[in-house]
Amino acid sequence: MVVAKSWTMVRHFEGAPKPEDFKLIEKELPPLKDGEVLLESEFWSVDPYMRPYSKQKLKEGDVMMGSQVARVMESKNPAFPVGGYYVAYAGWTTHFISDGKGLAPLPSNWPENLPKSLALGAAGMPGLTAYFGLLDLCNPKEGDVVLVNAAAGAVGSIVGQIAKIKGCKAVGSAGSDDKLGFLKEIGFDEVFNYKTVSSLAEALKKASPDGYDCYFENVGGKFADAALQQMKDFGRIAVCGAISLYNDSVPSTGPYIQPYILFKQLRMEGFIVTRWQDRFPEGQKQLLQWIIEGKLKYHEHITNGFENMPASFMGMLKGENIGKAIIKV
Ligand SMILES: NC(=O)C1=CN([C@@H]2O[C@H](COP(=O)(O)OP(=O)(O)OC[C@H]3O[C@@H](n4cnc5c(N)ncnc54)[C@H](OP(=O)(O)O)[C@@H]3O)[C@@H](O)[C@H]2O)C=CC1
Ligand SMILES: CCCCCCC/C=C/C=O
Repeated sequence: MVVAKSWTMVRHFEGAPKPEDFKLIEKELPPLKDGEVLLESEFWSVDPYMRPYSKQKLKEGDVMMGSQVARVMESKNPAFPVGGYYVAYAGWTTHFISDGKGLAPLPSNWPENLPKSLALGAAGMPGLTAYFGLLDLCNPKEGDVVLVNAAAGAVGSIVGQIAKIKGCKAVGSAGSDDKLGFLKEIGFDEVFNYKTVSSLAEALKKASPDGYDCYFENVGGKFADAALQQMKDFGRIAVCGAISLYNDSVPSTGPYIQPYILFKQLRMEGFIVTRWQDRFPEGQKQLLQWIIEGKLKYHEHITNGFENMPASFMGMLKGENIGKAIIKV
């Protein structure tokens, strides 16, 4: 008999998520039927999308949404042998039963020396977000200047490094001086702390006096207002996220952006990474290859213990993580 522990969302978040919004429950899992497998989660991911998507997709009392790397403990499905590792979207739960649908195996050439948690980070959804969002929507050319915010996070840190691999100049902003140190270590050319600069406009100008060809947008709000004004003509903007706005109960308003888009002839496109689902194997292969070759560095912000999952989620939204926020069993 296996008892699954799960974190539920007690009530929809108002503003920043709070400890009392989460509740730990336990449930005995039934015996397996033919075609089913029992999995045990070893690593979980906390991601910003959980904040806006919880509103759209969850009811109060539901198990929090999310992905994990899980190992098959028991199998009544020959396609999923005991001991196999899979990425699943089973939510914040320690154990679960699956009929195999939606279980994604780690690539067969996964190197022994790489943590399996990378399948939730640099070689998983966030890495693929950086890869396809930057290459397909920003279309960076050698010599271009690429700007990314939340640059020390799971997506941003990969965006800057891919920009460098493609021969661009990478400019990143982040919210602490430790994060700036990390960005320099992984090869960013220019970095600044958006919380301590006296003017975003001046910081952006200093980092690239001639402006920006590509802008990978993770943050939105005031940062975007400043960055749009410094795009070069025919600049490309990939709108990946808007984390500075996710906790707003009333939509914020800012300067109207149409004149910048018009007179600079910018192209701005929002995206959800799943649009490239069919190309995930190609992207994952390339990301893994760059990691193995040492061209793509990764950093994980590991929180130990499933019981600390809400704290890790709230901490990530406040900027406590460098690199990918991961929870380890
Ligand atoms: N479109 C898509 O398919 C996907 C979109 N995303 C989006 O990409 C972005 C980055 O995600 P991910 O890399 O996983 O997360 P991160 O690892 O970057 O963690 C979130 C970071 O956001 C920063 N942040 C939080 N609040 C603010 C704020 N008010 N202003 C500026 N920065 C803030 C913090 O860094 P700091 O210390 O620098 O403030 C924090 O560390 C998010 O907007 C997310 O929604 C992610 C995956 C897929
Ligand atoms: C249930 C998996 C969702 C993965 C796609 C995440 C899209 C993120 C959007 C903004 O953060």
